[in-house]
Amino acid sequence: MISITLKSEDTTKHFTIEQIKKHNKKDDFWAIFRNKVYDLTDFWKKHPGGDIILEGAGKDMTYLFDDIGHSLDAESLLKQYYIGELEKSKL
Ligand code: HEM
Repeated sequence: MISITLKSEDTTKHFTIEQIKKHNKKDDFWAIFRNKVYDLTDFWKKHPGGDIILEGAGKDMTYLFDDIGHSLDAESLLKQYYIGELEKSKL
């Protein structure tokens, strides 16, 4: 059975790296993970690994995250903080 969903508009937000870079503070903390953007302002204090997570503020934290060897549980925690997609560079 094939089901087709028609959407009148795509409401997904897209952010450029320049926009994301500005959210690099404890009380305004965004980060990129695998081309998706997350607002971790309400999460970082609960991070089991401590303040080190702040190193990812305003950046692509994919490498930092993978380097630690986080669990799949850690990755699925991210879903609730999703805010949009990284705008692909036009270069
Ligand atoms: C810059 C990015 C990050 C760094 C450098 C980092 C670092 C670490 C470190 C060093 C630990 C190990 C703590 C220990 O074993 O005592 C840890 C554990 C953990 N972190 Fe992160 N973290 C980052 C981002 C995140 C994010 C975005 C999430 C989820 C939203 C997350 C969730 C967890 C969880 C759940 C653990 C417990 C162990 C596990 O389930 O893998 N971390 N982190």
